Amino acid sequence: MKISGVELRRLSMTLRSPFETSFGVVTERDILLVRVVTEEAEGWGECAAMSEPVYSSEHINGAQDVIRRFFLPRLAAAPHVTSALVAQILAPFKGHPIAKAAVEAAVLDAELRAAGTSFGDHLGAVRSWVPVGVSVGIMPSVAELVDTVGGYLDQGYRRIKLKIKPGWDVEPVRAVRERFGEAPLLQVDANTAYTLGDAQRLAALDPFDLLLIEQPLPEDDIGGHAALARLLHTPICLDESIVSARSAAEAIALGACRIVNIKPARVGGYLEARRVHDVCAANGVPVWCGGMLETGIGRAANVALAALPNFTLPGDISASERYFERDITEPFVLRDGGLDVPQGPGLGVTPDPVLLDEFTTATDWIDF
Ligand SMILES: CSCC[C@@H](NC(=O)CCC(=O)O)C(=O)O
Ligand SMILES: [Mg+2]
Repeated sequence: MKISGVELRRLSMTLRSPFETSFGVVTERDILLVRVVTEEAEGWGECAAMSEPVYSSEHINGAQDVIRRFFLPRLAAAPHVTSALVAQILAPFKGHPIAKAAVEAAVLDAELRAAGTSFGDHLGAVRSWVPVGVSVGIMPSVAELVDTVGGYLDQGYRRIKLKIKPGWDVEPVRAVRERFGEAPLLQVDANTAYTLGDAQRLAALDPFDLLLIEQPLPEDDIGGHAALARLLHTPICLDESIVSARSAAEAIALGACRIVNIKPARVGGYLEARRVHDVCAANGVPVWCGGMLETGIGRAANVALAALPNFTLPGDISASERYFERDITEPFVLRDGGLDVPQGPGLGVTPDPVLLDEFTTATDWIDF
C-alpha cells in the first residue's frame, strides 16, 4: 500500500461528566487522531493516551511527538507498508505502545477500507452484537454513586465497574449491593492504587460476589498479584500489567491473574490484542475489552475486537452518550445492553467533517 501522507489531528472534547479514578480526574479528552492517506483509501486511528502520563508513561503530546519525529519518517522510508509490517518497522523504537497502536490502526483501517473488509471480519469476530458494561468513576458521595449506577442499570448496561482506591472501596461496593441486590454483574478497578499490605482490605470485598478486582497493585508487581491471588476469593484481572501477549502468558503462568482486560492501545495495537486474546483463550482465561474514553473512532475498533470468541465478559465500551454530548462519528447507541458491531469496510464509521472541524484544535500534515 502506497501512503501519500499522514495527518495528525488534535481535538478537544468535553466529557459529559468528570471521570475520577485513583490517579486523578478527567473532564475533557485531548485527542489525537491519525489519518493515513493512500491512493486507494484513507484510514483512521485514535491515540488513546491521556493528557498526562498518569495511566501509563505515555501522554498525548509525547505520543504526537514520537509519531511525527520517529515513526512516520521510518514508515515513509519503508519500501513496503502493510498493517502486518507496521509493528516490525517500528520495533527499533522502544516502548510507546499507545502511539504505535494509533499508527497501526490507521494503516489497518486504510487497508481494510480499500479491500472492503470490516475490522471485525479481519480480526475474527464471531458476533454482530456485543454486551457492554460501564465504568463508573469515584464520586463525591456514596449516594451519588448509587444513583448513577441506578441510571446505568435502567439504561440496560450488562455490567457495572466501580473505580476504587484506599478509602473508597468496601463502602461504595456494599451500598451498590444493598440497593440493587446480587443480580447486577459488578466489578472494581483500582488502577494500581493498593499494595500487598492492603490484602485484608481487599479481602473485605470477597463477600460481594464481584466478577473481578482489576489491577489492584502496581503494573510491574506480577509477583505481588500472584501472592494476592492466593489471599482473595475474587479473581484478579490485570490491565496496566499486560503489555503484550508474552506478558499475558507470563502473568497467567505465575498465577497473577485469572481474567485479562485487553486494551489494544496498551499492547501496541489490534493485531497484538488479538494475540493476547489467543494466548488467554489457550489458557482458559476469559478476556474483556477495556476502554480509554475513546471517540467513535476508537470505539468502533474496540467493539469489533470485543466480538472475538474469548471476549466473554462485557467490556468498558459504553455508548457514545456516556462520554460525549456529541461524538465525532455516528453515535454508538446502546441496544438491549449492548452495541452493534460495525459491518462496513474498515472501522465502518467515519468522522463527521463538520463535528471534526468543530472539535479540532490543531492539524499537522506530513507528506510521504
Ligand atoms: C481515564 S481512565 C482510563 C483507564 C480505565 N478505563 C476505564 O475505566 C474505562 C473508561 C471507558 O469507559 O472508556 C481503566 O483503567 O480501565
Ligand atoms: Mg483498568
